[in-house]
Amino acid sequence: MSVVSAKFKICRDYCRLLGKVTVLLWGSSSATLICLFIFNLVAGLAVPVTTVIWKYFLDSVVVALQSGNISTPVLWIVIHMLYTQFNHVIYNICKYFESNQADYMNKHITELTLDKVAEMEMADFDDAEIFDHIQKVNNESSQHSMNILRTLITFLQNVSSMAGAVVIFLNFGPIVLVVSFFACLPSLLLNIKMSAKFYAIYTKRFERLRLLGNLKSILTTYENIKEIKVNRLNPYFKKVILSDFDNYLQEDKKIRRNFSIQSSITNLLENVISYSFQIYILITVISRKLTIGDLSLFVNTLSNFQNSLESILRSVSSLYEDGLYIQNLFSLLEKKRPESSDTEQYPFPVNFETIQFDHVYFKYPGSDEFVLKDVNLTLAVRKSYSIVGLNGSGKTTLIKLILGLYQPTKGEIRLGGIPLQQISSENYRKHIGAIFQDFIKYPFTIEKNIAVGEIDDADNFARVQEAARQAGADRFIEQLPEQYNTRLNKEWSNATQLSLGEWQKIAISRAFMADSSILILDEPTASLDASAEYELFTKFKALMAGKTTILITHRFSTIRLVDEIFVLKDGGIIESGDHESLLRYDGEYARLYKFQVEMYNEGLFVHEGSY
Ligand SMILES: Nc1ncnc2c1ncn2[C@@H]1O[C@H](COP(=O)(O)OP(=O)(O)OP(=O)(O)O)[C@@H](O)[C@H]1O
Repeated sequence: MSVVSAKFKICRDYCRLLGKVTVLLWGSSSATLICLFIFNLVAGLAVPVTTVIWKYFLDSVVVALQSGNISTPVLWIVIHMLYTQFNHVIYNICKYFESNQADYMNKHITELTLDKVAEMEMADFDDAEIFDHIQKVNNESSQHSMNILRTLITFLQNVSSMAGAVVIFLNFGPIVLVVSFFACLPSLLLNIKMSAKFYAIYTKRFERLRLLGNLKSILTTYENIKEIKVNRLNPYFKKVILSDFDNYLQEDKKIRRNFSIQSSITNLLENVISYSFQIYILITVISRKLTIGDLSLFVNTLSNFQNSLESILRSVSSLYEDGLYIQNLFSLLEKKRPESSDTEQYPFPVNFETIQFDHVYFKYPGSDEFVLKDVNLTLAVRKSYSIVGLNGSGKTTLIKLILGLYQPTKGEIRLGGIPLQQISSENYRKHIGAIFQDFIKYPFTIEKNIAVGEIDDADNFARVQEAARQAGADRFIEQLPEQYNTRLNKEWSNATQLSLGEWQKIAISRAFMADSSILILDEPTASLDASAEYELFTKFKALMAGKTTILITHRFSTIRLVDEIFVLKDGGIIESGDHESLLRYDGEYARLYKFQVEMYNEGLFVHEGSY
């Protein structure tokens, strides 16, 4: 690409970006934006108008010096005062609209980003770059869009101010202004070059900085502190976190030093041109026998013109810089969803009889290995199932496929005969509930932490209480001073920290809260003690009644509850049947079971039958 076409492309991208920013501002609040535009144009006229008032004041003073009559100079002072007052009012109005527009914009960006993240599929999050992208948007968008707003405001005021200067100079000789304009260009190009350089560095360092940020937050997360202290990890983390700082500092210092030197040279050029013009104005005023007011008017206007011009050019370069950062926001917002197939979308088949896996293969995006291989299974409605297998055998992956979080790479999953991808995902998820091993501990009250199980009925407190009772969580909740109103998670003020087992009961309450026809329980009792597990053991029967349930657990005591067990090994189903028949079959299941019973008998496991 030639240099000219490269520059043309930069200009075109820049104009497109400005267009997008304008759409963003307009979408935030069009009425506020219009007011902001009008009042800032008026505010920008303050400088040239004041310069003109000052000229007439000076000329009237010269006349008054001869006549002794000060009424005209006093009148100009009064006019100046009134105009200053008018400008104060305009300034306050501008500030009022500016702050409002900033708030509207912040809300608008947050809304757009949250919508976009909600729209993204689980597979999108398998790409590490997406985390950088979202983090960049979170870190930068509000601040840089606010900068863009302020820069645009300054830009508007200066354009208005410059227009005033051009009008004043029309009689004198606009060539002065044209030359001043070109004298400022080297500075502009230098600033743009610097912005691009720092943005490139920012991008290069971003993943590392994100990692360091993550390490810092590990150090300050309540649940991690015990492990960090016991393993004496603070000095190690400090060393890792600070290791890159020195390198970054040296690199930045070098760039800033070069920039300072180059800036001084361009400033010198501007200064020489500016003072040459002042001498030129002085000579012209004397030769044309103009007034002292005219001299003040032209010298001040030239200076104002240059200031406005510099400010406009600075605006252009900072718009460029902020634009580079904010383009992350636009590229996130413009991320297209894969074309949805034209096939008809069905509602959830409420009267379905089976869930069928038909020769299902699956590998994760970006991975070459199949995690599930030729899985064939049929789950019948209102029956309970367990998936058993060693770590990494593919149990959770299989669950993710049933939940519709990923599509099979090959083969098909059908619900009541309809391929899963043809069932509206919004509708599907209303009928399917899941409790994960790593469930979310929301920093809300206990009531809301349970209510998230059925967000469409979140205000139904009686339902929350009933769900807690069914999960056996009611007893410890009612002993807390604020009961269901207790705020959870010690990282927040006035909050209570629950034990892992208590948290797990909250998570199980969510399953009772939801009234889904398919229920998935991924390690639901991992953190419960033996008596709590036994208690839940009986409750699971009630929880599973009337639902198609899939249970993943390493505890045979719970596995025995289900109607049918599938044994998964290296991504394939190798055995299926109920507990007794699988023991009789004497295969992988029986091996795992006997191994764990032996360990239990030797006192190596606290829980009977957990592999
Ligand atoms: N997002 C992912 N991207 C790539 N590979 C993944 C991803 N998630 C899981 N895997 C891989 O898929 C395989 C199966 O993982 P999965 O979590 O399904 O096993 P699991 O049987 O549930 O294990 P566990 O009992 O330890 O929970 C593992 O080898 C794992 O490394």
